Amino acid sequence: MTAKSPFSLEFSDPAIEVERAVSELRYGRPVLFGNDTRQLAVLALDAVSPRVFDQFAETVGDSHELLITRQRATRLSLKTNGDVAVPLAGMSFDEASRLSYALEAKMPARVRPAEALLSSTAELARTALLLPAMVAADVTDLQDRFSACCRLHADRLTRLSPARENFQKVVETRVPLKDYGNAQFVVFRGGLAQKDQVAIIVGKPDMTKPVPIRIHSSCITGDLCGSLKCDCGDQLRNGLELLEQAGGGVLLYLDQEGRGTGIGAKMRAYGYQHRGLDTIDADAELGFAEDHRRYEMAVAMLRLLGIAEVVVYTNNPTKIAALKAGGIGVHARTPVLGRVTAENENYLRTKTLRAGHMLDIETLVAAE
Ligand SMILES: Nc1nc2c(ncn2[C@@H]2O[C@H](COP(=O)(O)OP(=O)(O)OP(=O)(O)O)[C@@H](O)[C@H]2O)c(=O)[nH]1
Ligand SMILES: [Zn+2]
Repeated sequence: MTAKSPFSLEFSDPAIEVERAVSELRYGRPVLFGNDTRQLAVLALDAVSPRVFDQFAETVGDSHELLITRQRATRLSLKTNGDVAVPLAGMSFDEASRLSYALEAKMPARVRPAEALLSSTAELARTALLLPAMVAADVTDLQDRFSACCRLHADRLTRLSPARENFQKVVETRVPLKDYGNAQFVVFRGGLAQKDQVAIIVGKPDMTKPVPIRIHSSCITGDLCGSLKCDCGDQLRNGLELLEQAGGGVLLYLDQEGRGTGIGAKMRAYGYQHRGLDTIDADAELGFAEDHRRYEMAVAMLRLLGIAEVVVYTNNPTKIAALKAGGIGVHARTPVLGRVTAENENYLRTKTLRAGHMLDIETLVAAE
């Protein structure tokens, strides 16, 4: 008789199972992903080595397919309302990579609509911060060939809300800032496959009134290095200044590089922007929708800070909607502006025209 592991209960949690599968995919290993009737063996093309790609093809007898999201398929001029699957038999790793993210790739003639099970593997890739280009094969009758691989039931993906909302405060420490005086840095841990998140409290916000807050998504290029391609660095500093001028407030600095796609995808998208695509089309070229950010962590952090009513500093209507959906009272919205530069003007226009950001772009351009 095998002794029951004392950890079995604790570790059979949907979020832990998803995090394990995501970690395997990031290391370029296959995962068995299925429901009660079908099993797919899946690999993330963005992380797999050419050698494992070839080994996988051989193991599944060349029955593998490539998932191409609706956004990518549309960029490749296929008229479709959903994701599609392309047979990979005879296709090399390089050819599959070109098909999944190169500019001006040609969509093969043989394409079929992707079923829900296959489509949902894109969510695994996005959680792993990998391109949603998944290699998959139906191995329902070949499962023993993948017995060494991590398994994940697809229904786990529908049971992740508790984990996404579950955060703990880890530490709170004073940090003296050159321009904004003493700030409190509060670190939070939790969520699904996420790094720690930080709240920066400047001044002394009056917690009995709606608290001035900014939700800021990380932008290594803009925040850290002053990139001229976006307005993030300006918005970070102007945001902190506005919060301080308001008598104190909280900036939530969220680990959401590249609108939730990760720095790798964002830099790939920059390459396409240098070739003339706007920020949304460049992301679509990689298979992404226009914005993959989620805001459960922002709501959880505010709650842990004892904040239920806010004045939010943003131009992004999605952030306001997410706060309201999470039960935070939004009393007012204040814009946060950055400088318009030759390099970021198109980016700001695209945010306004295609992503609904509340920016009066013509006035901003005229003011420069
Ligand atoms: N994918 C992608 N992400 C970008 C690009 N430029 C900036 N980003 C990311 O876009 C996000 C900008 O976030 P925020 O500063 O919170 O700004 P916002 O959504 O415009 O909203 P507000 O500033 O609050 O009005 C960050 O995640 C950046 O890393 C780009 O060209 N492509
Ligand atoms: Zn930026």
